[in-house]
Amino acid sequence: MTTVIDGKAVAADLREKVAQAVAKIKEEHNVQPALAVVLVGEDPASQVYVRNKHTATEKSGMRSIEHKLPETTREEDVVALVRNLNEDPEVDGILVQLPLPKHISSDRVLNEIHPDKDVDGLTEVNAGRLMLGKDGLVPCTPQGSVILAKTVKENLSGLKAVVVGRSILVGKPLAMLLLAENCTVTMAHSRTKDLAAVCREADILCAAVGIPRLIKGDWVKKGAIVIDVGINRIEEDGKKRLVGDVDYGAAKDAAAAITPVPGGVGPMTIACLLRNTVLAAARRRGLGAVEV
Ligand SMILES: NC(=O)C1=CN([C@@H]2O[C@H](COP(=O)(O)OP(=O)(O)OC[C@H]3O[C@@H](n4cnc5c(N)ncnc54)[C@H](OP(=O)(O)O)[C@@H]3O)[C@@H](O)[C@H]2O)C=CC1
Ligand SMILES: Nc1nc(=O)c2c([nH]1)NC[C@@H]1CN(c3ccc(C(=O)N[C@@H](CCC(=O)O)C(=O)O)cc3)C=[N+]21
Repeated sequence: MTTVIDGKAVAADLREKVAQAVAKIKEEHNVQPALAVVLVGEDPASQVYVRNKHTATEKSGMRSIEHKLPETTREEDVVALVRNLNEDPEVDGILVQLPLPKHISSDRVLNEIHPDKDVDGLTEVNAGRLMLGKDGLVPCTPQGSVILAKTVKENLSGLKAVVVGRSILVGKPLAMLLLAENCTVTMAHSRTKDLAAVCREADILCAAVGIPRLIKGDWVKKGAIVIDVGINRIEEDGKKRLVGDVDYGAAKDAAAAITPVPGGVGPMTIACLLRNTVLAAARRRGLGAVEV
């Protein structure tokens, strides 16, 4: 029987742990951690994510601060906002929702975020720390993906992991985290030759591409753990649907365990964001170690 990994349930557990840590910080230090989210433009999907993050942040007992700026905002003004948030002692975490409008350099804006408040883990400092195996803030989606894989098999050491996709947001940091778990990691991307054959080698197959059902059922090795990061909105039989990068119906038969879309990695991204925010608050404010 294939295990369908319940990302919603694992995320709910993690959010509960975060809420407990937040309550403890409030009681012992009279501090309420705060997350600031910056959204530029009106992309409908981004608006949904930002709303979900806002609700989840408040439910965990933290303060959520939203900055919604019009599509036409100048790069300088986004940078100025980030600098203000860096200086604000009440703000523990800063997330700039991607993608930014084309006229704004996300590289420039992201690197303005103070590394200690970079709850997305996307600044050069935190990416470097991850590469070097040092403590830092780790990108949320990759963190959530590894947590889900470990619900199936606690020790991933020695397993062959294939990560399809090499973005800064997901693929690259996910590969680094799996390496830190002592997996033998292959990074596949758009130039990879014979992707099917590469995938068939994987004990852990992670897809972070953005192409609906790119990964076919017969690319999945029998008994593999499949982590589907993809979130694709498609229209099928006249209905709007959310599907992953994996052909779920076919892959499910071969896999030992698989994450569904929705209800897999997506909810973990938000739970890990909350986790990073409480960790950032504790570190930055010198509140001692928190268990989450
Ligand atoms: N569940 C969640 O919480 C999250 C989900 N996502 C979803 O994950 C997916 C990936 O996101 P993101 O990493 O930001 O996407 P990007 O577009 O930044 O990166 C896509 C990657 O896929 C690779 N790729 C493109 N086409 C192919 C192909 N035919 N074969 C193999 N590799 C290919 C690209 O290769 P190359 O580098 O060569 O161009 C690139 O590395 C999207 O569906 C996104 O919506 C994203 C963030 C969070
Ligand atoms: N700076 C930045 N950091 C991000 O982490 C980031 C970003 N920008 N831009 C966009 C992507 C995408 N992303 C998701 C978050 C939650 C769900 C999620 O909760 N998904 C639900 C379903 C949601 C729905 O129904 O649309 C699920 O999969 O079950 C999905 C995707 C974070 N991203």
